[in-house]
Amino acid sequence: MFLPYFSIVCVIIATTIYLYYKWAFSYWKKKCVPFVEPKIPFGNVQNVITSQQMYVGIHLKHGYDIFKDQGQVHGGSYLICSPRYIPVDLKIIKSILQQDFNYFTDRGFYYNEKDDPLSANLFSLGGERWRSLRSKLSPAFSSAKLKIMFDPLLVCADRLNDAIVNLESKGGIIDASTLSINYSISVIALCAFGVDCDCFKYPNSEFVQFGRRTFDYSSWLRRFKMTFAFAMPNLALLLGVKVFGRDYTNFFTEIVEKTISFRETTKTTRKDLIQLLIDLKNDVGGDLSEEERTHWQKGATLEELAAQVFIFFAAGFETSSTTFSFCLYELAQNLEIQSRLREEIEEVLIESRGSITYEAISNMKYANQVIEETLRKYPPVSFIGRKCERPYRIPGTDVVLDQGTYIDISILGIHHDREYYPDPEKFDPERFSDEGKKLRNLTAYLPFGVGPRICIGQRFAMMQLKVGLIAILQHYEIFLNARTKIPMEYEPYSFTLTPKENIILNIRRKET
Ligand code: HEM
Repeated sequence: MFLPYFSIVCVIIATTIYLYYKWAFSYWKKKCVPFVEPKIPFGNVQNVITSQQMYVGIHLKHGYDIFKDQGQVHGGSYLICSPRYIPVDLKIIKSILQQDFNYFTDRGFYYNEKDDPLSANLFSLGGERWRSLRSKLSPAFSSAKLKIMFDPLLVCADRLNDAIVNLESKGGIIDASTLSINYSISVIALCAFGVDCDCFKYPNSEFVQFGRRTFDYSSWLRRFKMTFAFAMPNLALLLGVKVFGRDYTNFFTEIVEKTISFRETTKTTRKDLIQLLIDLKNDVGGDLSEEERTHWQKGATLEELAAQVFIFFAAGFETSSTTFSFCLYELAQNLEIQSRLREEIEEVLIESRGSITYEAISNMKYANQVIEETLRKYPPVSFIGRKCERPYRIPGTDVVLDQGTYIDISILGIHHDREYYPDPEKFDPERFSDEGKKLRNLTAYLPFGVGPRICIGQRFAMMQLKVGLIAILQHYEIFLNARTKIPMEYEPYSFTLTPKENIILNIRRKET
């Protein structure tokens, strides 16, 4: 007697789910936007969520390539059953990121301030809270502040150099990925948190361990939670989904708490990011509106401060470290480019009487080109998202995006688009010479994004990368090792574009 009822209930549930999917999957068809046929239950992200192991940035590039090859200006896809808009035409991308930014101030990132306080940071917040925070944090990267952060940067560059000297004495094989991570974590820890974690000496320090966990999605559960939170943020918020574990949150919150308390009790000040937040809290250096003053002095919780310091760490270390290792990888394969870069380094060092100075690195034009080409070929943030805040008509079309629509812009797709970069797999810094740049639409280059939400740490990252290159190339030559993987394979379970295996290279002291 029970069994037939049970079967009927199952059939009703299955039919309801099926009909819901059918209805959800008709979204782009109704809007007359071309789309890739989705499948139940994952929509178009089957290859990201299941064992097919595709990095999400490459998945989005495939979407971009399909619509581009069809000659479309845009297309639609489904993250489970949530519709995502994929713009292809650069005019549309520019409108979304710059001209009509007021429709798209949110990145559409999931955050849950109550249960997961670190997630409520500058990167994830939207609307007025983001606007106010951005204007308060931007001074941390002014030229004057960058100059001040230059000295701690040199301390880390010296340690990088010592590590290389040590590895040369042991046979000259280097793990470029690990060196880059140690360098980047040391830099960000010192310049953002004021913590000297010397990761070269202590490679298993907590900073390194927690840092590595930030974008590690190898756990199926974490991957599922993240995808769920992105596809159904309101439901995820209701269920209190957390993307960072409790121990992780405690680690970063405690560091910020201890640093603030130490500086306040000892009346010490430092020129780093944490100091900027302490000053905001104490209303030092002022221009705060009455509302902001009340918020920072009374309302700003420790978790809120920790979230902002944390995002500088999270957004800064992995992006810079993968760029650095990809750059070394390309220099080892392109020896002519490497020697031209070394010549520039030598010239700059002669002009500045042997020392690396802020002014000297600002004049390194070829180093800029090499880094820019690295970021073109391997953009660590290989896609950027936006959320449409009110109905928006896509310029040049009759399509109106509904409020709440999520947008995925494939930076990797654009950077490997033959229309803008002929022979895209070739590493060619000449693409970024003055003449090369003139040939291209500016929106075809987006490693740091563009518009009001452009990466806040862009200049800091470029400075750190140049100093790191000088530290290695002024005394050493880099070569391929028998274990260097060519072509590059990418880690599927990561948020940023990351090599699947560590990059192993050889170094040799340069001949004088
Ligand atoms: C090579 C290194 C880096 C790359 C490629 C990179 C790339 C990006 C990209 C693509 C965005 C999103 C832009 C958009 O949505 O339009 C972003 C945002 C951001 N980045 Fe970076 N980044 C790098 C280094 C850094 C560093 C060193 C820091 C901090 C010290 C940092 C902090 C941030 C923050 C806080 C945001 C959010 C800004 C906002 O929403 O207002 N990044 N970055």
